[in-house]
Amino acid sequence: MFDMDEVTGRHLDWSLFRRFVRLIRPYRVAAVLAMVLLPMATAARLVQPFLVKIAIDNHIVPGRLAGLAQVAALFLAAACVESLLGFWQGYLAQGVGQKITADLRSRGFRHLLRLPVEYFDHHPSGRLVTRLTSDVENVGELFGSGVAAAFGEVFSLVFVVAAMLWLSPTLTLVAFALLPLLGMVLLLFRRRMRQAMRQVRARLAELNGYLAERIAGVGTVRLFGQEQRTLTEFADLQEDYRSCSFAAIRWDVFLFSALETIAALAIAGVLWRGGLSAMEGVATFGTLVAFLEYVQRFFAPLRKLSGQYSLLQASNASLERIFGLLDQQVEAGGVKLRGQGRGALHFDRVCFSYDGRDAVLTDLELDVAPGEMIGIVGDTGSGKTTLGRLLLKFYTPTRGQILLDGQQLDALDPTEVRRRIGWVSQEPFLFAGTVRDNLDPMGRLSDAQLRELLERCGAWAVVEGLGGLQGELMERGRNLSAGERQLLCLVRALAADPAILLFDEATSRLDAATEAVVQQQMERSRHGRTVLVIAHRLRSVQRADRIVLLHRGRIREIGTHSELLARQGLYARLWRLQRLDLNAAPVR
Ligand SMILES: Nc1ncnc2c1ncn2[C@@H]1O[C@H](COP(=O)(O)OP(=O)(O)OP(=O)(O)O)[C@@H](O)[C@H]1O
Repeated sequence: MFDMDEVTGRHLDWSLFRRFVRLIRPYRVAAVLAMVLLPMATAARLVQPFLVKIAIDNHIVPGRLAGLAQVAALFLAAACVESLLGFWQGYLAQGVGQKITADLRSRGFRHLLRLPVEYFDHHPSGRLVTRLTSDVENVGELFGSGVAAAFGEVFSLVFVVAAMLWLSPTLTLVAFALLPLLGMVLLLFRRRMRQAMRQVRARLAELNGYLAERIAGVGTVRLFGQEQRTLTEFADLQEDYRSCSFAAIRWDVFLFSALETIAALAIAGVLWRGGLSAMEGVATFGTLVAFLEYVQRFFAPLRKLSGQYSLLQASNASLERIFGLLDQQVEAGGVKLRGQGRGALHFDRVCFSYDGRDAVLTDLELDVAPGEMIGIVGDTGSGKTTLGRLLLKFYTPTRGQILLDGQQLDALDPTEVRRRIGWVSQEPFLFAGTVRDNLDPMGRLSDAQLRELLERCGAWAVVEGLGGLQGELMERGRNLSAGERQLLCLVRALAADPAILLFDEATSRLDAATEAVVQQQMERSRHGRTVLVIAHRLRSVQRADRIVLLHRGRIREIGTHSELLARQGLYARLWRLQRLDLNAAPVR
């Protein structure tokens, strides 16, 4: 189900890497400068052993003090240049890394907002948050601490090998005798680390997904006394994550120790062979000291490169996941709606299934005239909400088509369609922020108009309690009751003044008095627009022009309230049941 988070086991992907390089393009000047400074800083570092050799061979061993101070000063200057260039290089490289992180996060979020609603059915929010946080950060680090640093280390290796060969080809052969072993170790490490890093990313996403869901549902966890079970499940996920991370660390430590051992063996070999050469007078003492220093500096970049390889693997897994997200097809655009739109709807043999197997709506045929009020009723799971979602273009019919004001919904721009439809969903959702921003996000109404609308809907008292239109709502409108939230969502839909109003159980959480006020307002706002009211309480749709009764995804009955009662069918039975006529037969 969560395909994107699974471990693909693919090799280091150069096509991903090429796409990563394209992210650097806007900052190429700083990036190139960082790359140029790196070899310069490395050269300043690697010239130091050579200066030590000159000091020993030309001054200390022959006892010639003249010029020694200059060599020491040169050494100091090289060290200072190294620090200074290192600072600027790090500053630029990390800066570019941070900018890439910010860009990628914005791009990812922008893309996420344009994905079809269906995508979110299969991708829990916690996992998506992981992609936009730690995955993005990994990728940002890839330049700052990965690519640029690796470039420096490779340069350093080339410089060191050249210096070693120049100083003594024989000692270089001795130092490199264990290179095949080193190659085998690196190969083994590379293979294991790749797998380990992918596992780490996938397990972290799983852990975050679980955390986000349980935090959102903490009340339910407590209600059913599921704290212990939740903790146990969390501990299992945590253990998976820990053991995968530990496996990665184990391979890191293994590589470090293996490199240390090989380096020690190489140094011992050089000491032995170089010591003999020095005694035989074949090599100078200074050459031996400088050579030993270079051998150490040969292994240091290898150690760092292996660390960068781990980072590269982590970033590769992250790149795979982020580009996977960016490659998701965004919601298709479409043509503009012609004319002002009067809210005419035609459902032409519409069929729909969420999973491609179980039909949720079948052969739905319905004509809605502009200005008509249609009640949609039916048992739980009969497809009422789904009908609304199709209208809002959150999903596309699997067969048949919907026409809005004579135009095929399929071909229309989803943003335009949604602008024409005011929707109050079953789960009223408000954002943290001011009441005003929530109720009129597009800034259509003046404060006075908004207040008037609130008063007409009986919602001004709620807003007044929050401190007026500038009052603050907490996350998801948590500082309001469910009914108050619903009331504000109703006002939000009306404030947009759409051609079609779609109320999905929009008054289910209101008390009788408030519902009566809202019903009145709905009646008033009917004029000049089409209204679809999805409801369980038949009383709420009693006054509709027509009522559609859905049963298992099909239209079972259609007509006015009195027509349907007269028909003595399912609607009539439901009506009697809701009037608490206990003699009514159960609905089947
Ligand atoms: N996102 C989804 N993914 C898969 N199946 C879904 C999804 N949403 C709804 N369904 C299924 O589609 C069917 C119809 O759901 P829908 O929400 O349209 O029913 P409803 O008539 O609005 O029910 P209720 O009166 O409970 O709100 C249900 O069987 C449900 O399991």
